[in-house]
Amino acid sequence: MLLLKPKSTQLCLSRLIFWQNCLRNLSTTSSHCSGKVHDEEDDDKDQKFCDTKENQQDHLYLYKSKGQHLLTNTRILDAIVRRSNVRPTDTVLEIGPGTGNLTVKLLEAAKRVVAIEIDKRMVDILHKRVAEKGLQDRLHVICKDAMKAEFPQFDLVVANIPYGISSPLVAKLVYGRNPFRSATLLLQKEFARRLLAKPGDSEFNRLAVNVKLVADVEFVMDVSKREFLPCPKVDSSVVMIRPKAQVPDVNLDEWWAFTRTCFSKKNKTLGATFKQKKKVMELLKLAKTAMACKDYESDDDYDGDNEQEKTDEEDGFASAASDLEMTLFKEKIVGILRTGGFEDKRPSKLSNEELLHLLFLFNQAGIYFHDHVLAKGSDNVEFAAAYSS
Ligand SMILES: C[S@@+](CC[C@H](N)C(=O)[O-])C[C@H]1O[C@@H](n2cnc3c(N)ncnc32)[C@H](O)[C@@H]1O
Repeated sequence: MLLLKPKSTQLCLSRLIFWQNCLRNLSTTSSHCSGKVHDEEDDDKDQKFCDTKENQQDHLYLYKSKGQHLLTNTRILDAIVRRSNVRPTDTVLEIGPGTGNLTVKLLEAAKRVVAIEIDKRMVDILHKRVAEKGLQDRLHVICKDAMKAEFPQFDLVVANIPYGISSPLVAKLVYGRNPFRSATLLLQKEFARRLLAKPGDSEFNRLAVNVKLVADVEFVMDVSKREFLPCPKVDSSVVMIRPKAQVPDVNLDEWWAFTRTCFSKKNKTLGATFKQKKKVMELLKLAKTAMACKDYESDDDYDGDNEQEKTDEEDGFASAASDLEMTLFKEKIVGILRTGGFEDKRPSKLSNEELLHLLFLFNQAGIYFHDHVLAKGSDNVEFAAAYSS
């Protein structure tokens, strides 16, 4: 395990540099870094150890489960800030500031930094370190899980994020309510490659498709795992995500549910995916629900109290769908795929324009992917759902 002494932040920082140099030296003689960090399964045991007064004062443990790999190379930190194009009038949102290596540099460039950090120990170190530099008036720290925190207004995001929350965090940013200029994120290299992938690339998946709908992603630079303390198992890359000025006019719940279906087996043809009995049954049920919803909406006597009665009725109706009904509905689906030239295509090779066109063809024919009854009840989107596979 890695022990850092945060008695003074200066000492803490010099230790960080010392440790990194040690690790660098070690890594020249062996191909692996030797800095250790707590494994998730060790957390209980380690937490107890941490809880003793002496250890709380003397040591800072870095938890693998919280993605606590600190970026210590000043050249790289400077490059990240420079490439983020921070303006002196900007409010920057930083997720996971840790001990503040990036935060201090952001504070020097921006008007204000709002940092969201889950670990109270890190927050304490961060406050001390920023106060020592006299920059505390421009820093606001929210000690909370970034996935549960409400994001304030911000112009930019610049962050070395915990890799465990990469997917939901990117979704929360690009599908969130806050408009922003760009998000410069340090991500696990494989994850970054997926975000950057294009149709036909082996890494191209639903995540890339969903992000591309609303944002452009640009590669900034690779960062070796040796630049972190402690050294993680994987290399990293910095990418810049820029929300698009013009987003296609599509129902997002419908789009996410559609891409979930298409990419459920990303290397299968769409014909094979959509012909599965379970899928046909599910879509038939949704089509009936959508149809019934429209009928109810156009009915002057519509009464919300009938909602439960209606769904129960439809559930029974869909589950009792006859073989003939299923066959006809399957033919309808296949007909749409054929007409659009999609039956033999694989989703991982289609552009967003092609996918949007296919969704349009389905919807036009009364085939929907998202439950219209559920959609009525839910106030907002489930961000993480946009990325769950
Ligand atoms: C990869 S470290 C980056 C630290 C610092 N920015 C740096 O570059 O040295 C990730 C940081 O995110 C924090 N963190 C982990 N999970 C979090 C979450 N769900 N919400 C907010 N912060 C989180 C960790 O405690 C850690 O300080």
